Amino acid sequence: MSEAGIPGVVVTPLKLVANEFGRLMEVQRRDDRDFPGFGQVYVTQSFPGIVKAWYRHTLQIDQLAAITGLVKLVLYDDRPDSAARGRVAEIVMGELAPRLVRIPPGVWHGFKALGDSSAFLLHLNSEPYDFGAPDEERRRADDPSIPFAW
Ligand SMILES: Cc1cn([C@H]2C[C@H](O)[C@@H](COP(=O)(O)OP(=O)(O)O[C@H]3O[C@H](C)C(=O)[C@H](O)[C@H]3O)O2)c(=O)[nH]c1=O
Repeated sequence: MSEAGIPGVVVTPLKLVANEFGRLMEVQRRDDRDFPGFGQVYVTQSFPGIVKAWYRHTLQIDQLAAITGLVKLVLYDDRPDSAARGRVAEIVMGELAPRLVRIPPGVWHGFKALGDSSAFLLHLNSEPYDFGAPDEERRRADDPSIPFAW
């Protein structure tokens, strides 16, 4: 199980160092315990109030950290073999709550930028994006098969 109550989901608080010059936030090292491997890194921006949902991957492990703003990340586990099948977990993260969230394959996920400003997310994916056959299944944000209302 995990902090989110969904097997394979790991929520890691991130260390923030602030000094008179600015700040530094540690995110990940290859010698971290359970380092899932590296595929690619990219940054996305979510405008305030925008919902990006739902996504699911077959092979890819996602790791997300909101580096500016604040987002609500929602996870839905409908993996047939999961002890938490049917569980929905909500995680608030961002500047005010620095954390890295690891999402295993098979878990639906989506997020919404909270407050009045954009949120910038850092994505650390275990696999590089395959333009010909993206490992990305999508459902609409209001898909009735997922028991969560944004
Ligand atoms: C990953 C990637 C995407 N793209 C293109 C493909 C699309 O035309 C456009 C947006 O991609 P996507 O719809 O995947 O982006 P988001 O809707 O922000 O979703 C992202 O964040 C959620 C949480 C996920 O789980 C997705 O896998 C992840 O890609 O950028 C590229 O050109 N290069 C790339 O490396």
